[in-house]
This record gives sequence, structure tokens and C-alpha cells, in this order.
Amino acid sequence: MRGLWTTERVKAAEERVMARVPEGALMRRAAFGVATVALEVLAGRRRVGLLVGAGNNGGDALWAGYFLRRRGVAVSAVLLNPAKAHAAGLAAFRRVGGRVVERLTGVDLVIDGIVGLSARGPLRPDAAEHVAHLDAPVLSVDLPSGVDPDTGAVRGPHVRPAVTVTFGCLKPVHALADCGEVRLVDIGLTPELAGPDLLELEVSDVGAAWPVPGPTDDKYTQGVTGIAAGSATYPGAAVLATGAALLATSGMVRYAGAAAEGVRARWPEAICTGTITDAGRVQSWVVGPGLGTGLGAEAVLRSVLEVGVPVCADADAITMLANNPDLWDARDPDTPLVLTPHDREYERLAGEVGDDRVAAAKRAADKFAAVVLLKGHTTVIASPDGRVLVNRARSSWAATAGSGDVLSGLIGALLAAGLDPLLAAGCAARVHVLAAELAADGAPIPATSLLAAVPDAIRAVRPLTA
Ligand SMILES: NC(=O)C1=CN([C@@H]2O[C@H](COP(=O)(O)OP(=O)(O)OC[C@H]3O[C@@H](n4cnc5c(N)ncnc54)[C@H](O)[C@@H]3O)[C@@H](O)[C@H]2O)[C@@H](O)CC1
Ligand SMILES: [K+]
Repeated sequence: MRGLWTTERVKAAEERVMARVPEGALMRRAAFGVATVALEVLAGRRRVGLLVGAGNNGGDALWAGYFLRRRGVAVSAVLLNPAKAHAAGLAAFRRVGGRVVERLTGVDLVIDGIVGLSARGPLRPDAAEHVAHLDAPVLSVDLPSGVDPDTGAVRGPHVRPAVTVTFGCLKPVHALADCGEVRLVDIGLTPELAGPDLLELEVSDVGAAWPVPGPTDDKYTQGVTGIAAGSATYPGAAVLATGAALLATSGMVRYAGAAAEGVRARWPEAICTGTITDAGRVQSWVVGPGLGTGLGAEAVLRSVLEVGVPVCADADAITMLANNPDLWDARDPDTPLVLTPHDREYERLAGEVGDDRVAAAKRAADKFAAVVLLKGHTTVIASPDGRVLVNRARSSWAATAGSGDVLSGLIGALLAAGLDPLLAAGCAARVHVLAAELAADGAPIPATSLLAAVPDAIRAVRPLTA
């Protein structure tokens, strides 16, 4: 797992490191890392431009310019606030023949040292003007200027880098916004950092957690997933969610609802019944996709919540919980619940999402004592125990009708297999976007194709030796 730390924590850790190293040492180490990556990106080309702001982020850029000059690179710099440019960095830059210019022209790479960890809000007009006219790839120092370091929110003009070089540890922006390729330079911060604020699952974590049958397993020991989804009007949601649960693990899947006939026709291996009471024992329920929000659907949701097994509540189940808070009474608060809202469903449940998606997910997790998976290009998953996972997709091919039904089926199967609910949601989200990428391969896909790629996605995350 990769950790990400908020700016407040990073700054406190930096202060502790700075107290025991010579003045300027940390900045030079950071800047040397920037220069090293810049040389790699330049791949033999030799003209670099710096955009230098008023803070230490600009200082990093000037020192990087100094190191690049010493390697024979032609470096010019625009000082956005000449009076406040980092004095030692500027002096060093000038000493080795760095040029201060009014505008960057004819460069092969731009280093964005406009603002870093201390800035909030979009680029100011003068910086935005320079950025708008760039025609070379950009390397951002620490983070793309104009993007919020803690929330990744973009509220106006900002930098879109090809690569971001950050220092000491990853910050939330690196998982929540587009930073291009992210490179981490060690500046000795690790010993000063306690547990991270956010976590990102790596492929190996997902592979290690994914349930695999052992020699003593049978169809029951791997978990039976119940699917309470679909309706006469929307049988498709039931077919997709049931299929996802079937493909996720080797456990059994029971379907209960009005779409039994359609589900049976597509998935003969699923045990299909008309009602929850006839469904038999399960180790988890998925409830909501295509279920409708009428009185019958409410009764289904209430029965599922009363069973006392982990539940993944999606789509119409979320709307019903939002519209009729009495339904919460059916739930035993100790039984794991995973809610999977998109922004509009979140709004119905817990008010506006706002710019800070991590805070929003945490708020709802707290309020409902549930794992909340807030869907988006970056999926944020918050647990009521305070842990937060983020999962950034590399593409948006999963944003298609029916895709959410597949996700809830995957989560349900992992819950039935006994995974920790946060991990179940995180692993499912990761395999889901990977399946979308594999299926799409550069062209739009329907959810059935995403579903069909789930086995390939699982193969791709599983360790080769297992
Ligand atoms: N503190 C440390 O130990 C280290 C800091 N480093 C660098 O220092 C950076 C943080 O430096 P600072 O705290 O000086 O802050 P920044 O470099 O983020 O800049 C803050 C300055 O930008 C101005 N500003 C704020 N919002 C703005 C906006 N939207 N548009 C334009 N200007 C804006 C403010 O007036 C302030 O002067 C890090 O991101 C990193 O690049 C590195 O050198 C590593 C070590
Ligand atoms: K920057």
C-alpha cells in the first residue's frame, strides 16, 4: 500500500528534519532530484525554462536550474514576483549563467515552480497567462500549480504536467488529481512521518487479498453472495450484478427478485428465487441496482438489512435510505454496510459533496457507520474507523451505464468471502477499473464487455506464483 500525507502533516515533518540539517540542504536535495528527472525527460535536448513563483517552490525550481546549468543545459527563468523570488536560489542560478527573461520561448521543457504546498486556489492571472502559452511539456515541482494540494480540486487555470517530482512522501493531490507521471525524491522525511492520512492499494495488495480457493474449500466455504437487484422493468442490473459476483470468486451466488427468469437464462449456475425469504443462507447481500424505490423494494431492503450479514447497498437502495430514514432502523449497526453512491446519490444521502471528496466520504462514513465508496474518476473509500483508500483510474471507460451494477456485484462477492469491508470495496474498485481498461483498449465499451473482462483483470492483479 502506498501512503499519502496531508500538507499539514508534511510541513510539520519537514520542520523537524530542517531543525537538524544545515540551512538550505533540504531544498538543494529536492532540487537535485528535480534536475535529475528533468535530464531524463530532456533525453539529450538542452533548453529548459523555469516558471518561478514567490515561495520555496520557486526556490526549488531555481536550484534545479542551477544544477541543470552545471550540466551544460541552457536555462532561462521567468520570475513571477521578482522582489520575492528565493534569494539564495536566484543568486546561485545567476552565478552559473542562468538567464532571467520576460517570457519563455523555444524551450524543450518547462519546470513549474509557480506554487507548491502552501498555495490554494487557481493560478493568478499573470501565471495563468504564461502557462496558457506554453508549447513544451511541463515538469511540476511538488505538484501542479493551481491544483489544491489536499483535495486535488481544480477551480480555474492550472498546470497540466507530463511529470510531477515530489519530495519526501506523496500528498493527496498525487492520487486525487492529474499530475502526469509522479516521481518521488527521498529527502529524509520518512522517519518523521507517522501513519498516512490516505492509502492507495497497489496491484500486489489487491492480488494478495483476492480470495482463491484452497484444497479444502467447497462452494459454501468461499462465501455465498445474495443479489437482491433488478425488477421486471430493469432486469439488466440483476444480470450484471449476479454475473460480477459469479466471476469474482468461486463461491455460490443466490439471486432473489423479479428478474429471476432473465438471470437464470444468462447465468444457469446462479440459484434463482423470487423472494429473499426463499433465497436460503448467504454471507452477504448486494441490494439496490435496478430494484426500484416503491413499497415492494423498500420491503426487500428492510429484509436484507435485518439478516445480519454484510450488505453492499447501491443505487435505488441508497435513494430509499435517503428518502426514508426509518429504513436505517432495520440495520444492526455492527453489521458491515458498504454504500456506493455517485455524487447525486451522495447528495440525497448526506448533502453536497463539495470540493473535498475525501472529507465528504469521511463525513458520510461517520454519519452512517458504514464504508462509503464515493464513485468518480478517483474513487474515494472511507471507513468509519478513519481509514481512507483512494483509487485513481487511468481512463474513464468505466463511466458507462450498468458499470455500477458490476461494481456492486464484485463488492458483494468479496464481502461474502470475508474480506474487511474497506478492503473489499478497494479491491473491487481496482479490479473494476482495470477490467474497463482491458475491455476498452482504446474504444468505448458497454458494461457487458467490462463484466466479461473481470477474469482477465483478476489474473492481472494476482501474483504469478500464487
Ligand atoms: N519546507 C521544506 O522543508 C521544503 C519545501 N520545499 C518546497 O517548498 C514548497 C512550499 O513552499 P512555500 O511554503 O514557500 O509555499 P509555495 O511555494 O507553495 O508558495 C507560497 C507563495 O505563493 C503565493 N501564492 C499563494 N497562492 C497562490 C496562487 N494561487 N497563485 C500564485 N501565488 C500564490 C503566496 O503569496 C506565497 O508567497 C513545497 O511545495 C516544495 O516545493 C522543498 O524545497 C523541500 C523542502
Ligand atoms: K508547482
